Amino acid sequence: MKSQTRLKVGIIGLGAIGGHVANCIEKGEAGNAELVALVCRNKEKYLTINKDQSSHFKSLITDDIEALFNAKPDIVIEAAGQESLNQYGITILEKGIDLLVSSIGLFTNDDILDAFTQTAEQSGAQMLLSAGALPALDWMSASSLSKVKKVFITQEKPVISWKGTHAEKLIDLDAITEPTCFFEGTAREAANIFPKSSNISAMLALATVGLDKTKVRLVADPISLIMNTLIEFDSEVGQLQLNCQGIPSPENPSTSTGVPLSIVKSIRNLSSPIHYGI
Ligand SMILES: NC(=O)C1=CN([C@@H]2O[C@H](COP(=O)(O)OP(=O)(O)OC[C@H]3O[C@@H](n4cnc5c(N)ncnc54)[C@H](O)[C@@H]3O)[C@@H](O)[C@H]2O)C=CC1
Ligand SMILES: O=C([O-])CC(=O)C(=O)O
Repeated sequence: MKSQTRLKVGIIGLGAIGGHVANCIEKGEAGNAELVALVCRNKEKYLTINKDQSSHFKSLITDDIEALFNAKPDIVIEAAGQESLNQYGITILEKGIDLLVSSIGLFTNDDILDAFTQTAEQSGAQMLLSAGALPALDWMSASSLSKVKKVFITQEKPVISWKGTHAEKLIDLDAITEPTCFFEGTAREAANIFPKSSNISAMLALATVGLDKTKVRLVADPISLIMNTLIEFDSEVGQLQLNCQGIPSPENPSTSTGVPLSIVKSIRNLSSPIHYGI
């Protein structure tokens, strides 16, 4: 893609991530990019509920995926969850449109990842897997070109962030009085069981030692309102221990506020003559 060309962007899913990204593009904060279509589940319902937010997007909002294709985007941002990524992803790539993915957890299924990759290879489109809420991915993925001994990620989120997830079946979220670990396993298992919450562990795994060697702990914290991501990474070229304290999104407490900004940064890079930290 030519960086000097104005990037035409479509978005699927207008929740905490997609809605914020759309607003940033609209305000000119995402570089040389313009919105061409915004896909939600039910247009009328969306326009009624989000009257203020959506008034300036009215002409762009649709619940018909064909309208998105007719708008001829250069890139589609998936911000709607694993199910819709599975539903639309291959078609987007077949049409030669680049696909920026939020719901990385879908790719814990090797067959699905292979099918997407082969389609992209055949059409020449690119699959761009968002770092999202995952810090320091550039250094860790580069260091994974050397020998890696350990990749361990702990996601500690406030109790409210785990409501409505499988965590409720494993512990009594309302009864815990201290940070409580309710899951320990591989990145593949975590992303399968907690599809809306383990995208960063799937991303870390895919970019480093793989889904079965990356270890994950999930913790519910009854007191803190912070999204704590702790990473331990040990490789031949160096070690990293970090603790990133993110703020939950006001629109969706299981998503960090930094996720849409990560996508905005990507759009800036893709539409700019200079990439920072590629
Ligand atoms: N990579 C990362 O760091 C992160 C990735 N995610 C992924 O991003 C996804 C979106 O996250 P949020 O914006 O926080 O969720 P959200 O629940 O706030 O918004 C999702 C929106 O997508 C819409 N949607 C669902 N299916 C659709 C379809 N078929 N067509 C059009 N719209 C559809 C929903 O109605 C909702 O408005 C999550 O499901 C998760 O898989 C979430 C958090 C972090
Ligand atoms: O937003 C976050 O903090 C991370 C998250 O939900 C995910 O990995 O899916």
